[in-house]
Amino acid sequence: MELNVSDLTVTRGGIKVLEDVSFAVKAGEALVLRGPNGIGKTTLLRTVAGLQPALRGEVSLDREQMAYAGHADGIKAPLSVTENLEFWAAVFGTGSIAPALQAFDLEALAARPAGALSAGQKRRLGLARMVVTGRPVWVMDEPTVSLDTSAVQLFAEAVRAHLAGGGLALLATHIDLGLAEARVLDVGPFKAKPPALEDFDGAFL
Ligand SMILES: Nc1ncnc2c1ncn2[C@@H]1O[C@H](COP(=O)(O)OP(=O)(O)OP(=O)(O)O)[C@@H](O)[C@H]1O
Repeated sequence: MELNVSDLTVTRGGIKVLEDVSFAVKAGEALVLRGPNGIGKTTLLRTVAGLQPALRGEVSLDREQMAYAGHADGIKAPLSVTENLEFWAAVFGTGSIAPALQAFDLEALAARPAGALSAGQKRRLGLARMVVTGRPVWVMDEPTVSLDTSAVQLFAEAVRAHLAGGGLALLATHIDLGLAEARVLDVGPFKAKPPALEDFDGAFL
């Protein structure tokens, strides 16, 4: 399995933000997208995951193989931690939630309503959802927001286990995950050029 992104041009609010982005991620690999605030990492990830259309270009894999974790945790506040994960296990047709609970150290919180978790605990639950999906391609936008140092390590271990199981991961993050094996792609050079002015003088009128 390989995720191939070819000449992808992505837009936000109808304006091109990144142009002709190409990269490949093989099974067992993680690619970290880097770039300053507002450059278009979220837009690129959403487009790769099929949540918005591309202006141009190709994404090789079927979106059914992908699981996306965005800025929102995607959890249901009145349901317990266990019930949240069981819900997602039912949606994705997967089995036991025990590995996900264990991976993100959620066992002691299993019966707690998700609405009564701290921000970092909610984020751990949101990330545990990725394990439950059973999908091979993880697309993740700033996954470590709100996580403390030990939770970042848990996350890095979960990604490593995912890669070891033949999965792959595409992530945007500003922090060092301690994943030495991850490749880094600076998306800065793909920043879309402003459209050329057809009537230069007119621009001053
Ligand atoms: N709803 C919107 N409508 C129009 N433009 C938007 C909208 N949301 C964001 N943008 C703009 O789109 C561009 C790309 O934003 P995007 O969120 O993809 O960047 P990012 O690299 O993920 O940033 P960050 O590191 O801050 O998360 C930015 O310049 C942003 O101002």
